[in-house]
Amino acid sequence: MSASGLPFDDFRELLRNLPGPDSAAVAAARARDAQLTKPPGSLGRLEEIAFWLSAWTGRAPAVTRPLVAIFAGNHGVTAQGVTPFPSSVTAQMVENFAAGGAAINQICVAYDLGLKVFDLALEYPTADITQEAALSERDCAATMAFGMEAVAGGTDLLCIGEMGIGNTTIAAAINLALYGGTAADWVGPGTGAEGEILARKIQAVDRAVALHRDHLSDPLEVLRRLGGREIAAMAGAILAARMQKIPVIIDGYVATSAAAILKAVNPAALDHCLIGHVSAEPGHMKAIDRLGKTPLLALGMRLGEGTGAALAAGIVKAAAACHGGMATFAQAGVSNKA
Ligand SMILES: Cc1cc2ncn([C@H]3O[C@H](COP(=O)(O)O)[C@@H](O)[C@H]3O)c2cc1C
Ligand SMILES: O=C(O)c1cccnc1
Repeated sequence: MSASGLPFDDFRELLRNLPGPDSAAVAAARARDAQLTKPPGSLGRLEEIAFWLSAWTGRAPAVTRPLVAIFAGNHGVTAQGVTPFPSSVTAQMVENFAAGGAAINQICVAYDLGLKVFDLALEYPTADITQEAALSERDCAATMAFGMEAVAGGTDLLCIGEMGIGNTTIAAAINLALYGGTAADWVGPGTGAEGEILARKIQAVDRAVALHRDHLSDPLEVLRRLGGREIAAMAGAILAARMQKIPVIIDGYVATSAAAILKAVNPAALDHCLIGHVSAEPGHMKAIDRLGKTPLLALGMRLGEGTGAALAAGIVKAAAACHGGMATFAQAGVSNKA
């Protein structure tokens, strides 16, 4: 913690001084791309992805240790009846991840991705955001720091995912606080809320943002008042990846809300991130637009767990493989004259 005082100060400082892209590495990748046995530009966005890898790793495009990190947390706002599933499902799904039985496990096997699951004090849900702040500043900062540590084990492509019953309500509240509009603009079904549950969800988001409205001009206050442990940890992990030259793929509606906090502090904070997938959650495309991003995939999924990011990691791996593995015109004896 900084000598000067409040726990958030270190994060404010980090976010003010983010490293930029490596332009020499990008120039080298562009030069190689121009030599590869294909018409210029014919790999479309795959070429841009290869350059993006170079920009944020400072090296030739390569993905050798991709990792999906799932952060799990529980939410006091579930007391408002905002989700069809009980909070106990969060811990049960963490067990399921460990046993290899979840959707994300199968995608990781299919695409050869590492998987780590971090559960964040599941037995201590955050406070109900319709009644008080989700977290204290100290707790929120400690959880961000935990998220930063989580990626220290080494990876060269980090996929950010989450598990936390109630957290689509949290994501909607964060988006309403950051971007305005009405609660109905940002609330969607999540795991399947409809009818009375959906109505309570909209009401809960409205009440939470109204309760905290005098404190929401500071994005880190949005995070601690309206967020959750897995949201804070995802924000920390995305930030740590930037410092450690690790490109990031962000998952669905919930992971995007954690990323949005960082972007609200520093507009360049997500330059090392791709959005893997646009969720079927209705607010997700609007939220992605606010970040100025274009998602790689649109598969109609609305799951979380890092599934959309993990599927996009397959594309990023392929982009790096093309860049690194293709022959040049000279090597293959292919004529590059029209
Ligand atoms: C069995 C099951 C597996 C999941 N895997 C991800 N989620 C997803 O759904 C939850 C958010 O939706 P809501 O806000 O409606 O509760 C999060 O845990 C998210 O990761 C799941 C949800 C369930 C029920
Ligand atoms: O898009 C997501 O992140 C999402 C959607 C529904 C449920 N959980 C997560």
